[in-house]
This record gives sequence, C-alpha cells and structure tokens, in this order.
Amino acid sequence: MAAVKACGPVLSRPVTFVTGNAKKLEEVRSILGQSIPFQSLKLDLPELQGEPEDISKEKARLAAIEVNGPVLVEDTCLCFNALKGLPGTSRFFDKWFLQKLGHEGLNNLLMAYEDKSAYALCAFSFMNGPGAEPITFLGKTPGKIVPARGPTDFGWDPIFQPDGYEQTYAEMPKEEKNTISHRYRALAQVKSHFTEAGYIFQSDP
Ligand SMILES: O=P(O)(O)OP(=O)(O)OP(=O)(O)OC[C@H]1O[C@@H](n2cnc3c(O)ncnc32)[C@H](O)[C@@H]1O
Ligand SMILES: [Mg+2]
Repeated sequence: MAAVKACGPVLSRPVTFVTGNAKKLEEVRSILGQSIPFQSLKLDLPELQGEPEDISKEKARLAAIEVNGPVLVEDTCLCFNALKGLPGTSRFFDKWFLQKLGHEGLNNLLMAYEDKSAYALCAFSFMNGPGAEPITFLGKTPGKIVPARGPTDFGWDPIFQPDGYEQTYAEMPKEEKNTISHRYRALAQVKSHFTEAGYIFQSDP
C-alpha cells in the first residue's frame, strides 16, 4: 500500500473477501497480489435475484453483518446477448444452468440463434462494516459462446472465448485470463478506489 495517502477512512480490520468459490478466490489472490490486505471467508450467502449491482450491494450488506467488519463480495454472471442477458442476470439460474445443463446444454440454448455473442460480468462490492454504504465496481469482458475447449476446472471458462482471442478462458494461461477478465477489470477499479480513498488499516486494540 505504498501509494496510500497519509490519512483516510479507517478499516478496523483487514478486508474479508467472502466467497464459497475456491477458483474465484485463487484468481482474486493472484490479481490483487499485495495491493489490498485481505483475508478470505467461505460463507454460503443466499443467491439473490435482481440486477447485478443491486444483488451485489445486498450481498455486501449480509456479509458485513455476518463478518462484523469490512467486506468485499463478488458475483459473476455470463450473459447471452441473443437471450437478452440471460442466463446470467439471475445468479440462481446461472448456477443452476451450469450444474444441470453443462457446457453442451449452455451451447444448445443458443442453437436457435445466429448470435453467439455474450459477455462475462463481474460485480464487486466493498463495504466498510455494517451500516456503511456499499460501493460497487463492475467489470465486463465481451466474447462468444463456443463448444467447450480446455480444462474444465472452473465453471463456464471452457465455453467462453473473449473477443480478439483464439482461445477460450479455459485454454489460455491463467496469467493471461487475469489480465483481460471481467474479474480483473472490476478489481482494477477496486484497487484504484483503495488508492484514492487512502484507507488506513488499523488492527483491533
Ligand atoms: O460464493 P460465491 O462467491 O457467490 O461463489 P459462486 O460459486 O456462487 O459464484 P457466482 O454466484 O458468482 O457465479 C455463478 C457461477 O458462475 C461460475 N463462475 C464465476 N466466475 C467464473 C469465471 O471467471 N469463469 C468461469 N465460471 C465462473 C461459478 O463457478 C458459478 O457456477
Ligand atoms: Mg454465489
């Protein structure tokens, strides 16, 4: 945190990144590096419904109460343009679609459409403890849906090919995904916010 200003809002504890998804956590660790001190906590929060920004803020509120301190939460969805943003606008359906339909089923959803374009959307919300106002950061990467290629260890990575690339997210090296991904783009804004706000990290007495 070398670039942090001399005085700013105080964080009573390191930020807790709340997620139940180990692959997501791996990417967040690698993208954030040492820039923001955080610890992670696996909490199964309810999969809320609505617009990504509203869902994210509400998730942060729930997490801040559970953690009783500063929290960072994240929700990601995959949105098909031909389906007006579905299945991703609802977290529940996104998870459900992936688990029940698999990669092939997700491709089949677009069978009737010529337009295979899609975008990956990531919403992070930071909240400096219960009662504070959550701040949301969105990151979006455009691409298209293709038959699965590459390792199958992280969600829909094998069927998402970002625009301008010949490889799917799953096929490209992790370091490359982490410089163009929806998650990277949202976290770049989180980092800027932390630098600009100049949070001071203070341990509990
Ligand atoms: O505890 P949280 O953080 O909510 O973790 P989650 O697994 O519920 O994650 P999301 O609701 O954000 O994501 C919905 C689905 O999208 C998948 N997903 C999230 N980010 C992804 C990425 O970068 N690449 C591929 N799949 C991803 C994830 O595995 C889920 O099946
Ligand atoms: Mg979730």
